[in-house]
Amino acid sequence: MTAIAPVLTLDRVQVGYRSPDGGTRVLIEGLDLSLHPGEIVGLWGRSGTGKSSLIRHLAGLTIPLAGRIRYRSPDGGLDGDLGGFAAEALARYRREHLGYVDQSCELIGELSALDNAAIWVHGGPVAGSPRDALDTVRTQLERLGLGHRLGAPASRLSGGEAQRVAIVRALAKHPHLVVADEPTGHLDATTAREVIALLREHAQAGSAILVASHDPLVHATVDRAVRVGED
Ligand SMILES: Nc1ncnc2c1ncn2[C@@H]1O[C@H](COP(=O)(O)OP(=O)(O)OP(=O)(O)O)[C@@H](O)[C@H]1O
Repeated sequence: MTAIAPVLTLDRVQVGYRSPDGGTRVLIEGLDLSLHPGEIVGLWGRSGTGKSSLIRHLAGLTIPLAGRIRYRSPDGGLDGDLGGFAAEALARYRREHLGYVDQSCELIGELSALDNAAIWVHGGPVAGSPRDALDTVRTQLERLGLGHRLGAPASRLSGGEAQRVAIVRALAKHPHLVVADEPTGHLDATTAREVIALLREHAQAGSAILVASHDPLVHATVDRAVRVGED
């Protein structure tokens, strides 16, 4: 039997940042990790240990102080170290391969909740017909309790409403890789369970998913967890 290749491989990744005075601050030392299609991996650690910083490295927004982050799409069409990707490959990684949910859930304030969630359907790579993709986005928003807010401008959404839109947006392109930073942080338990169920469905469809979270509901559902920092 052939083992399934990882989508993402971290090799001695040193998470941290460079300060304006030229110094460096290391948050996570030498992290090794592999993420495979079909699994949900938790990222645990106390507040301030560097989970969001790591997630930003994985999203290609910043590069680690040391080590390698290799992405390989299941079909091999995109393969390489994030730090070595040229602009075109990095843009493709973010646009076509990655579903990213950040803590701030930035939306386009002038657009409706539905148009924000469907932004990739309007302008990006969606398998199948755009109409079916839009129906799926609408159904997922309804499922997460936003049926009455589809037409509301994003600027008028609450934090929890915006978070749900950002989650649907990240999943709408059926990405090979999902990295989510506290995706249930603003949600009540019932809605959080729906979000977790949605993530599980995407994993079952073949996505590899990494979730940084302090939420016990998320902790109870992952396939395995990686802990960073001290207990
Ligand atoms: N570019 C930067 N400049 C200055 N400080 C930074 C920078 N990036 C991260 N930090 C600091 O590094 C620490 C780790 O931040 P990070 O957001 O990664 O932690 P976290 O584990 O995600 O925390 P939480 O669980 O509270 O979200 C924090 O003290 C943060 O202020």
